[in-house]
Amino acid sequence: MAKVLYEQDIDTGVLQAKKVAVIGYGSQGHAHALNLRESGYDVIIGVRPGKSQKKAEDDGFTVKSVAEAVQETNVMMFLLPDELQTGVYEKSIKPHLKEGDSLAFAHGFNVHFSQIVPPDNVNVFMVAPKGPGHIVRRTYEDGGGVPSLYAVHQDVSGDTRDVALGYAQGIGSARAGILKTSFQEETESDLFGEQAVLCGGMTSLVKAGFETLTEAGYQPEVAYFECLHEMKMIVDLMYEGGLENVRYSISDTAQWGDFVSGDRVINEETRERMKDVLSEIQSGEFAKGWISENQANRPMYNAINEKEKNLEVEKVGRELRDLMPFVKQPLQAKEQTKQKDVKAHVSH
Ligand SMILES: NC(=O)C1=CN([C@@H]2O[C@H](COP(=O)(O)OP(=O)(O)OC[C@H]3O[C@@H](n4cnc5c(N)ncnc54)[C@H](OP(=O)(O)O)[C@@H]3O)[C@@H](O)[C@H]2O)C=CC1
Ligand SMILES: CC[C@](O)(C(C)=O)C(=O)O
Ligand SMILES: [Mg+2]
Ligand SMILES: [Mg+2]
Repeated sequence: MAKVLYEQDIDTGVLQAKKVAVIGYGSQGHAHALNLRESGYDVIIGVRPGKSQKKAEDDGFTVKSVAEAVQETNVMMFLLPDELQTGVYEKSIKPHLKEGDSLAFAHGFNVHFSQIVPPDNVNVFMVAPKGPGHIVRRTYEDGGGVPSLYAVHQDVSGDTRDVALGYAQGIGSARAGILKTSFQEETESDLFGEQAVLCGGMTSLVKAGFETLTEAGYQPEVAYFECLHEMKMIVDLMYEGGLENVRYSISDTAQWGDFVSGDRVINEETRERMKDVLSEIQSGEFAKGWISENQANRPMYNAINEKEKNLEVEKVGRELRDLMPFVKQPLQAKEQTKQKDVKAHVSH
């Protein structure tokens, strides 16, 4: 088994002696910054003027421009959307990097696909949490953590592994497990996981199941509860105790159905398509397509995004969730409520 690192394996003093800039205050940015600060590290935020700047200030951070944050710190974690990182790096980071600084990433895309080539005189590492930013924060607040992968790409100072491990500890990952990887392995496995299983695979499975039932005349509400709402409960069981735990809790009828039907739906052909997806990631074809989609201002991304919002599974889901107040509010709605609360507070 690979060596998984926990609290006792980490010398937190190395990062504690340095100053960290979290660049970006979005999904991962806010979680890293808040968790690091509560773990005892010295953190400032680098962002452009606007929404994130306000949010980071409200959370009590010293907030600077990206360029100033790079000038004032030794460790910079780059948490902007992957497709925007190159432009911001060239304009606001590269000119201000000092010899021996550490430039860090939470995903290897831009380094692995050579969109960002840091100078030889800086350290380059990655701490990639295996979970969404809001869950990195929520889990930490609940006393747990999300596992992370770490990798060292350049080590000019000799202490980059310790800096990376301190960082991973600071965001809470030493509570869950920290595993060594390379930029290549993280980039390819992360892109594959999100496309084939966690995001693309799962949303397509839900849509296909929902539409199979509704096209056969079943009520959309029944199809929603069956194929989307209950998915969380089954995934929670899997998270807590693997496939075995799901099978412990479900009926024997369901388990027999799982055995005789699961592999007919996700079959050899599906596995061949998964291999195609992986090959396109490995060859750089996916990265090339994503970069040119952004250069063209995202025509396909925007069109598909609009179409997906209007799917019947989404419409019926919105109505049903409104009737289940105990189901947590979507994160976006929560943030809007928070902004309204802040405004109301300010106007009084
Ligand atoms: N999302 C996730 O859970 C995960 C992400 N990662 C990786 O983490 C990194 C960050 O991703 P994520 O957290 O999703 O990013 P977000 O999309 O949440 O980042 C938004 C942040 O970037 C800022 N920003 C956007 N555009 C610009 C710009 N042109 N100039 C300056 N700042 C800008 C936003 O500021 P403003 O408010 O002003 O727009 C905001 O602070 C990526 O490398 C990603 O692959 C890794 C694991 C999981
Ligand atoms: C699964 C999507 C992810 O890789 C993540 C949350 O880990 C991402 O890029 O957002
Ligand atoms: Mg991921
Ligand atoms: Mg990802």
